[in-house]
Amino acid sequence: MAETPILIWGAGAIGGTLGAYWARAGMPVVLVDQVADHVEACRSRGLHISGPIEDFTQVVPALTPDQVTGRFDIIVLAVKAQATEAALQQLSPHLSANGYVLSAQNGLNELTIADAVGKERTMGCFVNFGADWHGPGEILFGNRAAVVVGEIDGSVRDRTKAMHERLMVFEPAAVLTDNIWGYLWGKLAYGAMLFATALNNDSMAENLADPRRTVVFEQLGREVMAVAKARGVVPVGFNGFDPELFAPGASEAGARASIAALAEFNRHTAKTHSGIWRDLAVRKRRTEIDPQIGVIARLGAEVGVDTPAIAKLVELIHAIEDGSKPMAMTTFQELIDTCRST
Ligand SMILES: NC(=O)C1=CN([C@@H]2O[C@H](COP(=O)(O)OP(=O)(O)OC[C@H]3O[C@@H](n4cnc5c(N)ncnc54)[C@H](OP(=O)(O)O)[C@@H]3O)[C@@H](O)[C@H]2O)C=CC1
Ligand SMILES: CC(C)(CO)C(=O)C(=O)O
Repeated sequence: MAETPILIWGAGAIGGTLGAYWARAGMPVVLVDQVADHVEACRSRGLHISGPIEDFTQVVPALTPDQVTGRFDIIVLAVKAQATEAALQQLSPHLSANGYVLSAQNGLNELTIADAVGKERTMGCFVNFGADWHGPGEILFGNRAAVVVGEIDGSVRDRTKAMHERLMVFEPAAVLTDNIWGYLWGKLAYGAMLFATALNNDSMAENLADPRRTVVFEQLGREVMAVAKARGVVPVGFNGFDPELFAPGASEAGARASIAALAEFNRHTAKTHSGIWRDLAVRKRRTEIDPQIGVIARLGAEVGVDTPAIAKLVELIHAIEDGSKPMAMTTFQELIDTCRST
Protein backbone atom coordinates (compact mmCIF):
# COMPACT_ATOMS: atom_id res chain seq x y z
CA MET A 1 0.00 0.00 0.00
CA ALA A 2 1.35 3.44 -0.91
CA GLU A 3 2.41 5.60 2.02
CA THR A 4 0.16 8.56 2.76
CA PRO A 5 1.85 11.98 2.77
CA ILE A 6 3.01 13.26 6.15
CA LEU A 7 0.60 15.92 7.42
CA ILE A 8 2.29 18.74 9.32
CA TRP A 9 -0.44 20.32 11.46
CA GLY A 10 0.77 23.83 12.30
CA ALA A 11 3.16 25.07 9.60
CA GLY A 12 4.75 28.01 11.38
CA ALA A 13 8.39 28.32 12.43
CA ILE A 14 8.93 24.66 13.37
CA GLY A 15 6.40 22.83 11.20
CA GLY A 16 7.12 24.99 8.16
CA THR A 17 10.90 24.50 8.40
CA LEU A 18 10.55 20.72 8.72
CA GLY A 19 8.03 20.64 5.87
CA ALA A 20 10.20 22.69 3.51
CA TYR A 21 13.20 20.41 4.09
CA TRP A 22 11.17 17.24 3.67
CA ALA A 23 9.41 18.50 0.54
CA ARG A 24 12.74 19.60 -0.97
CA ALA A 25 14.05 16.07 -0.39
CA GLY A 26 11.12 14.69 -2.39
CA MET A 27 9.19 13.36 0.60
CA PRO A 28 5.38 13.53 0.28
CA VAL A 29 4.26 16.16 2.77
CA VAL A 30 1.21 18.41 3.21
CA LEU A 31 1.22 21.47 5.45
CA VAL A 32 -1.95 22.29 7.39
CA ASP A 33 -2.28 25.74 8.92
CA GLN A 34 -5.12 28.00 9.98
CA VAL A 35 -3.41 31.10 8.55
CA ALA A 36 -4.98 31.10 5.08
CA ASP A 37 -2.56 33.54 3.42
CA HIS A 38 0.41 31.50 4.71
CA VAL A 39 -1.15 28.34 3.24
CA GLU A 40 -1.70 30.13 -0.06
CA ALA A 41 1.91 31.38 -0.16
CA CYS A 42 3.39 27.93 0.64
CA ARG A 43 1.44 26.19 -2.12
CA SER A 44 1.77 28.84 -4.80
CA ARG A 45 4.95 30.96 -4.73
CA GLY A 46 6.62 28.67 -2.15
CA LEU A 47 7.89 28.74 1.41
CA HIS A 48 11.06 30.81 1.71
CA ILE A 49 13.53 29.54 4.31
CA SER A 50 16.12 32.23 5.06
CA GLY A 51 18.95 32.75 7.52
CA PRO A 52 22.52 31.64 8.13
CA ILE A 53 21.94 27.92 7.55
CA GLU A 54 20.39 27.94 4.08
CA ASP A 55 18.36 30.15 1.78
CA PHE A 56 15.86 28.39 -0.48
CA THR A 57 12.24 28.52 -1.59
CA GLN A 58 10.18 25.36 -1.78
CA VAL A 59 6.63 24.97 -3.00
CA VAL A 60 4.84 22.70 -0.52
CA PRO A 61 1.26 21.40 -0.83
CA ALA A 62 -0.75 23.14 1.88
CA LEU A 63 -4.32 23.21 3.20
CA THR A 64 -6.35 24.97 5.84
CA PRO A 65 -7.82 22.53 8.43
CA ASP A 66 -11.30 22.58 6.82
CA GLN A 67 -9.81 21.50 3.48
CA VAL A 68 -8.26 18.27 4.82
CA THR A 69 -9.94 15.04 3.69
CA GLY A 70 -9.01 11.39 4.18
CA ARG A 71 -6.80 9.62 6.71
CA PHE A 72 -3.06 9.83 7.18
CA ASP A 73 -0.47 7.55 8.82
CA ILE A 74 1.77 10.27 10.24
CA ILE A 75 0.67 13.65 11.55
CA VAL A 76 3.37 15.97 12.92
CA LEU A 77 1.82 18.40 15.38
CA ALA A 78 3.62 21.76 15.53
CA VAL A 79 1.12 24.24 16.96
CA LYS A 80 1.82 26.17 20.18
CA ALA A 81 0.99 24.07 23.25
CA GLN A 82 -2.15 26.06 24.11
CA ALA A 83 -3.53 25.16 20.66
CA THR A 84 -2.83 21.42 21.04
CA GLU A 85 -6.29 20.35 22.25
CA ALA A 86 -8.18 22.23 19.55
CA ALA A 87 -5.82 20.95 16.86
CA LEU A 88 -6.24 17.38 18.13
CA GLN A 89 -10.02 17.65 17.78
CA GLN A 90 -9.56 18.71 14.17
CA LEU A 91 -6.89 16.18 13.23
CA SER A 92 -8.16 13.05 15.04
CA PRO A 93 -10.67 12.09 12.31
CA HIS A 94 -7.80 12.22 9.81
CA LEU A 95 -5.43 9.89 11.68
CA SER A 96 -5.45 6.32 10.40
CA ALA A 97 -6.11 3.45 12.82
CA ASN A 98 -2.44 2.39 12.82
CA GLY A 99 -1.05 5.87 12.42
CA TYR A 100 0.55 8.20 14.96
CA VAL A 101 0.94 11.83 15.96
CA LEU A 102 4.46 13.17 16.52
CA SER A 103 4.70 16.29 18.68
CA ALA A 104 7.31 18.76 17.38
CA GLN A 105 6.57 21.15 20.25
CA ASN A 106 7.82 22.36 23.63
CA GLY A 107 6.19 21.01 26.78
CA LEU A 108 4.61 17.69 27.69
CA ASN A 109 2.11 17.68 24.80
CA GLU A 110 2.59 13.93 24.38
CA LEU A 111 0.37 13.46 27.48
CA THR A 112 -2.47 15.43 25.88
CA ILE A 113 -1.99 13.70 22.53
CA ALA A 114 -2.04 10.23 24.12
CA ASP A 115 -5.29 11.12 25.93
CA ALA A 116 -6.87 12.18 22.64
CA VAL A 117 -5.65 9.54 20.17
CA GLY A 118 -4.26 6.79 22.42
CA LYS A 119 -0.75 5.98 23.69
CA GLU A 120 -0.10 3.62 20.77
CA ARG A 121 -0.79 6.42 18.31
CA THR A 122 1.57 8.90 20.01
CA MET A 123 5.30 9.31 19.36
CA GLY A 124 7.56 11.68 21.31
CA CYS A 125 9.88 14.27 19.84
CA PHE A 126 12.14 17.04 21.13
CA VAL A 127 13.18 19.98 18.96
CA ASN A 128 15.59 22.72 20.00
CA PHE A 129 16.48 24.37 16.67
CA GLY A 130 15.56 28.04 16.37
CA ALA A 131 13.12 29.45 13.81
CA ASP A 132 10.75 32.43 13.48
CA TRP A 133 7.66 32.85 11.31
CA HIS A 134 8.09 36.26 9.69
CA GLY A 135 4.93 36.35 7.58
CA PRO A 136 3.07 34.37 4.90
CA GLY A 137 5.60 32.05 3.22
CA GLU A 138 8.54 33.49 5.20
CA ILE A 139 10.48 31.62 7.88
CA LEU A 140 13.85 32.45 9.41
CA PHE A 141 15.83 29.29 10.26
CA GLY A 142 18.14 30.75 12.91
CA ASN A 143 20.28 27.86 14.07
CA ARG A 144 20.66 24.11 14.11
CA ALA A 145 20.22 22.35 17.45
CA ALA A 146 19.13 19.07 18.98
CA VAL A 147 16.35 17.05 17.33
CA VAL A 148 15.40 13.83 19.10
CA VAL A 149 12.72 11.18 18.55
CA GLY A 150 11.54 8.36 20.81
CA GLU A 151 8.50 6.32 21.75
CA ILE A 152 6.70 7.48 24.89
CA ASP A 153 6.99 3.98 26.40
CA GLY A 154 10.76 3.92 25.75
CA SER A 155 10.60 1.14 23.16
CA VAL A 156 12.42 1.43 19.85
CA ARG A 157 10.35 0.10 16.96
CA ASP A 158 10.58 0.01 13.18
CA ARG A 159 8.33 3.08 12.98
CA THR A 160 10.61 4.97 15.41
CA LYS A 161 13.69 4.11 13.33
CA ALA A 162 11.84 5.18 10.17
CA MET A 163 10.91 8.55 11.73
CA HIS A 164 14.51 8.97 12.88
CA GLU A 165 15.66 8.49 9.27
CA ARG A 166 13.17 11.14 8.16
CA LEU A 167 14.33 13.60 10.82
CA MET A 168 17.93 13.07 9.70
CA VAL A 169 16.93 14.46 6.29
CA PHE A 170 16.39 17.74 8.14
CA GLU A 171 18.96 17.40 10.95
CA PRO A 172 21.79 14.95 10.18
CA ALA A 173 22.66 14.75 13.89
CA ALA A 174 19.10 13.81 14.94
CA VAL A 175 19.06 11.35 17.85
CA LEU A 176 16.94 8.20 18.37
CA THR A 177 16.33 7.75 22.11
CA ASP A 178 14.71 5.33 24.55
CA ASN A 179 14.28 8.24 27.01
CA ILE A 180 12.25 10.95 25.27
CA TRP A 181 10.80 12.12 28.61
CA GLY A 182 14.36 12.83 29.78
CA TYR A 183 14.82 15.25 26.88
CA LEU A 184 11.37 16.81 27.29
CA TRP A 185 11.98 17.51 30.98
CA GLY A 186 15.43 18.89 30.18
CA LYS A 187 13.76 21.27 27.73
CA LEU A 188 11.22 22.24 30.42
CA ALA A 189 14.11 23.41 32.59
CA TYR A 190 15.78 25.29 29.74
CA GLY A 191 12.32 26.46 28.63
CA ALA A 192 11.67 28.00 32.06
CA MET A 193 14.94 29.94 31.63
CA LEU A 194 13.81 31.07 28.17
CA PHE A 195 10.52 32.33 29.61
CA ALA A 196 12.56 34.38 32.10
CA THR A 197 14.57 35.92 29.22
CA ALA A 198 11.23 37.16 27.81
CA LEU A 199 10.58 39.33 30.89
CA ASN A 200 12.75 42.02 29.28
CA ASN A 201 13.88 42.98 25.78
CA ASP A 202 17.48 41.79 25.96
CA SER A 203 18.48 38.86 23.78
CA MET A 204 18.59 35.30 25.17
CA ALA A 205 22.42 35.44 25.16
CA GLU A 206 22.55 38.82 26.95
CA ASN A 207 20.19 37.59 29.66
CA LEU A 208 21.97 34.28 30.20
CA ALA A 209 25.41 35.93 30.29
CA ASP A 210 24.61 38.59 32.93
CA PRO A 211 25.97 37.45 36.34
CA ARG A 212 23.28 39.50 38.19
CA ARG A 213 20.58 37.36 36.53
CA THR A 214 22.27 33.96 37.01
CA VAL A 215 20.45 33.37 40.30
CA VAL A 216 17.17 33.24 38.36
CA PHE A 217 18.31 30.75 35.72
CA GLU A 218 19.96 28.57 38.36
CA GLN A 219 16.87 28.51 40.61
CA LEU A 220 14.49 27.77 37.71
CA GLY A 221 16.74 24.94 36.49
CA ARG A 222 16.99 23.49 40.00
CA GLU A 223 13.22 23.61 40.60
CA VAL A 224 12.39 21.82 37.35
CA MET A 225 15.09 19.21 37.90
CA ALA A 226 13.84 18.59 41.47
CA VAL A 227 10.32 17.94 40.15
CA ALA A 228 11.70 15.69 37.39
CA LYS A 229 13.74 13.66 39.89
CA ALA A 230 10.81 13.32 42.28
CA ARG A 231 8.71 11.99 39.40
CA GLY A 232 11.35 9.40 38.48
CA VAL A 233 12.46 11.09 35.25
CA VAL A 234 16.15 10.87 34.27
CA PRO A 235 16.71 14.14 32.38
CA VAL A 236 19.10 14.31 29.43
CA GLY A 237 21.35 17.22 28.41
CA PHE A 238 21.65 19.05 25.08
CA ASN A 239 23.22 22.21 23.54
CA GLY A 240 24.83 23.50 26.79
CA PHE A 241 22.13 22.34 29.22
CA ASP A 242 23.52 19.73 31.63
CA PRO A 243 20.79 18.42 33.97
CA GLU A 244 23.29 16.90 36.41
CA LEU A 245 24.57 20.40 37.18
CA PHE A 246 21.08 21.48 38.36
CA ALA A 247 20.34 18.30 40.31
CA PRO A 248 19.51 18.62 44.02
CA GLY A 249 22.78 19.05 45.90
CA ALA A 250 24.89 19.91 42.82
CA SER A 251 27.33 22.82 43.26
CA GLU A 252 26.56 26.43 42.35
CA ALA A 253 29.69 26.54 40.18
CA GLY A 254 28.43 23.67 38.02
CA ALA A 255 25.03 25.24 37.39
CA ARG A 256 26.72 28.51 36.52
CA ALA A 257 29.00 26.74 34.03
CA SER A 258 25.94 25.25 32.29
CA ILE A 259 24.24 28.68 32.16
CA ALA A 260 27.44 30.13 30.64
CA ALA A 261 27.39 27.33 28.05
CA LEU A 262 23.75 28.16 27.21
CA ALA A 263 24.70 31.84 26.80
CA GLU A 264 27.52 30.84 24.46
CA PHE A 265 25.20 28.55 22.45
CA ASN A 266 22.70 31.39 22.01
CA ARG A 267 25.39 33.83 20.83
CA HIS A 268 25.46 31.90 17.56
CA THR A 269 21.86 32.08 16.41
CA ALA A 270 20.11 34.48 14.07
CA LYS A 271 17.06 33.96 16.29
CA THR A 272 18.21 36.29 19.03
CA HIS A 273 15.06 36.15 21.15
CA SER A 274 12.90 33.22 22.21
CA GLY A 275 9.54 32.32 20.71
CA ILE A 276 8.04 33.50 23.99
CA TRP A 277 9.53 36.97 23.61
CA ARG A 278 8.27 37.02 20.04
CA ASP A 279 4.72 36.12 21.14
CA LEU A 280 4.73 38.98 23.66
CA ALA A 281 6.70 41.70 21.86
CA VAL A 282 5.99 41.08 18.17
CA ARG A 283 2.87 38.92 17.82
CA LYS A 284 1.20 40.60 20.85
CA ARG A 285 -0.45 37.36 21.94
CA ARG A 286 -0.56 35.02 24.89
CA THR A 287 2.31 32.59 25.43
CA GLU A 288 2.60 28.88 26.23
CA ILE A 289 3.22 29.69 29.91
CA ASP A 290 0.34 27.66 31.37
CA PRO A 291 0.68 24.37 29.47
CA GLN A 292 4.47 24.53 29.42
CA ILE A 293 5.55 26.07 32.75
CA GLY A 294 2.43 26.28 34.93
CA VAL A 295 2.16 22.51 34.62
CA ILE A 296 5.54 22.09 36.38
CA ALA A 297 4.19 23.75 39.54
CA ARG A 298 1.17 21.41 39.47
CA LEU A 299 3.28 18.29 38.90
CA GLY A 300 5.69 19.48 41.63
CA ALA A 301 2.86 19.95 44.13
CA GLU A 302 1.74 16.35 43.47
CA VAL A 303 5.13 15.05 44.62
CA GLY A 304 5.69 17.61 47.41
CA VAL A 305 8.27 19.79 45.61
CA ASP A 306 7.95 23.56 46.08
CA THR A 307 8.48 25.71 42.98
CA PRO A 308 8.38 29.37 44.12
CA ALA A 309 10.47 30.73 41.22
CA ILE A 310 8.29 28.87 38.69
CA ALA A 311 5.15 30.28 40.36
CA LYS A 312 6.54 33.84 40.26
CA LEU A 313 7.59 33.41 36.61
CA VAL A 314 4.06 32.31 35.66
CA GLU A 315 2.61 35.33 37.51
CA LEU A 316 5.00 37.79 35.79
CA ILE A 317 4.41 36.41 32.29
CA HIS A 318 0.65 36.65 32.86
CA ALA A 319 1.11 40.25 34.03
CA ILE A 320 2.94 41.09 30.78
CA GLU A 321 0.25 39.30 28.74
CA ASP A 322 -2.43 41.34 30.53
CA GLY A 323 -0.50 44.58 30.01
CA SER A 324 -0.13 45.26 33.74
CA LYS A 325 3.70 44.96 33.74
CA PRO A 326 6.26 46.05 31.13
CA MET A 327 8.83 43.84 29.41
CA ALA A 328 11.71 45.40 31.31
CA MET A 329 14.49 44.82 33.84
CA THR A 330 12.14 46.05 36.58
CA THR A 331 9.95 42.99 35.91
CA PHE A 332 12.95 40.65 35.75
CA GLN A 333 14.16 42.16 39.03
CA GLU A 334 11.02 40.89 40.77
CA LEU A 335 12.05 37.35 39.84
CA ILE A 336 15.61 38.00 41.09
CA ASP A 337 14.10 39.15 44.41
CA THR A 338 11.95 35.99 44.68
CA CYS A 339 14.95 33.77 43.97
CA ARG A 340 17.15 35.60 46.49
CA SER A 341 14.51 35.20 49.21
CA THR A 342 14.07 31.42 48.79
N1 LIG B 1 10.16 28.56 17.05
C1 LIG B 1 11.16 27.90 17.64
O1 LIG B 1 12.34 28.22 17.46
C2 LIG B 1 10.88 26.73 18.53
C3 LIG B 1 9.59 26.38 18.85
N2 LIG B 1 9.38 25.25 19.59
C4 LIG B 1 8.03 24.84 19.91
O2 LIG B 1 7.39 24.38 18.72
C5 LIG B 1 5.96 24.59 18.80
C6 LIG B 1 5.51 25.39 17.58
O3 LIG B 1 6.08 26.68 17.70
P1 LIG B 1 6.31 27.65 16.45
O4 LIG B 1 6.50 26.88 15.22
O5 LIG B 1 7.37 28.60 16.88
O6 LIG B 1 4.90 28.40 16.42
P2 LIG B 1 4.27 29.28 15.23
O7 LIG B 1 3.26 30.16 15.86
O8 LIG B 1 5.35 29.87 14.41
O9 LIG B 1 3.53 28.19 14.33
C7 LIG B 1 2.35 27.52 14.72
C8 LIG B 1 1.37 27.62 13.57
O10 LIG B 1 0.26 26.77 13.85
C9 LIG B 1 -0.93 27.50 13.54
N3 LIG B 1 -2.06 26.89 14.23
C10 LIG B 1 -2.53 27.12 15.49
N4 LIG B 1 -3.60 26.35 15.75
C11 LIG B 1 -3.83 25.63 14.62
C12 LIG B 1 -4.78 24.65 14.27
N5 LIG B 1 -5.73 24.24 15.12
N6 LIG B 1 -4.72 24.10 13.04
C13 LIG B 1 -3.77 24.48 12.16
N7 LIG B 1 -2.84 25.42 12.43
C14 LIG B 1 -2.86 25.98 13.66
C15 LIG B 1 -0.60 28.90 14.00
O11 LIG B 1 -1.53 29.86 13.57
P3 LIG B 1 -1.76 31.19 14.49
O12 LIG B 1 -0.52 32.01 14.34
O13 LIG B 1 -3.00 31.80 13.91
O14 LIG B 1 -1.95 30.70 15.91
C16 LIG B 1 0.79 29.05 13.40
O15 LIG B 1 0.75 29.39 12.04
C17 LIG B 1 5.74 25.32 20.14
O16 LIG B 1 5.42 24.38 21.13
C18 LIG B 1 7.12 25.93 20.44
O17 LIG B 1 7.36 26.17 21.82
C19 LIG B 1 10.40 24.42 19.98
C20 LIG B 1 11.68 24.75 19.69
C21 LIG B 1 12.04 25.93 18.98
C1 LIG C 1 14.95 29.43 21.87
C2 LIG C 1 14.37 28.15 21.33
C3 LIG C 1 14.48 28.16 19.84
C4 LIG C 1 15.19 26.96 21.85
O1 LIG C 1 16.51 27.04 21.49
C5 LIG C 1 12.97 27.95 21.77
O2 LIG C 1 12.59 26.88 22.14
C6 LIG C 1 12.00 29.06 21.73
O3 LIG C 1 12.14 29.99 20.95
O4 LIG C 1 11.04 29.01 22.51
